[in-house]
Amino acid sequence: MPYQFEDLKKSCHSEWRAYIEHSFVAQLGDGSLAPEAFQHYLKQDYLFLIQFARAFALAAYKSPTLSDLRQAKEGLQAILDVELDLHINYCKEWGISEQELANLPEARATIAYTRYVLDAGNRGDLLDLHVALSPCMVGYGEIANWLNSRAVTKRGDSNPYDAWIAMYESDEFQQAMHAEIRWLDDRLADVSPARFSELTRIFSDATRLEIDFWEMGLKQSD
Ligand SMILES: Cc1ncc(C[n+]2csc(CCO)c2C)c(N)n1
Repeated sequence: MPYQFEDLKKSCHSEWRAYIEHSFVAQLGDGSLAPEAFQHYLKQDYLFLIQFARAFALAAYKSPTLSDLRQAKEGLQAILDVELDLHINYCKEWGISEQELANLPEARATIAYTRYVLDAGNRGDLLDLHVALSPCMVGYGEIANWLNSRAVTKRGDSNPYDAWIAMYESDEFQQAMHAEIRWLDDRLADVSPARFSELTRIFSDATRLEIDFWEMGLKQSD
């Protein structure tokens, strides 16, 4: 049986569920999350996005084919030209100025996660890097779908976090998520059991670091 992305999730099922169904996420869904926790998360996510732009630049460097190179360039461009601006505007709506974003210290959880991804890509190949990126690329789409499947999730004006959910349930985001899963499924089909086992380590590490990122938001830790 060829390996698939789904097998990476199965290899660390409880960590994956702990990430997708984290109390930060559940509280965001029912609207009970403390605004200070969300603001802390938004600020750190700005720093996270900058490091993720570097990870896409690394993906370009690690690309063996022109098509991979173009895909990495699209990812880098999307973050630099679209997502960072959206994030800056969204932060403004939450009372966080661009000036404040520019002067933020990185929380330890942000450093740990982003530098882990960059290191996994640096020491490995493009597949290692994509596997390290996949909890981010796939997880947030799954989170939006999980929230929408729950009766306690509030949508619309009664939930101050509605726009966040809307972003990750959008067709555009869901399509990008499926494109990433397809890319991984194609590559994973050819790997040996020993190689798959190496990749499960990277996937479960990145998933645990996503859990720590939610914890950092909830506890507003630095
Ligand atoms: C901690 C954290 N994890 C994942 C995402 C989601 N995300 C960040 S960059 C990117 C892909 C680039 O388009 C996606 C899906 C986030 N914002 N923050």
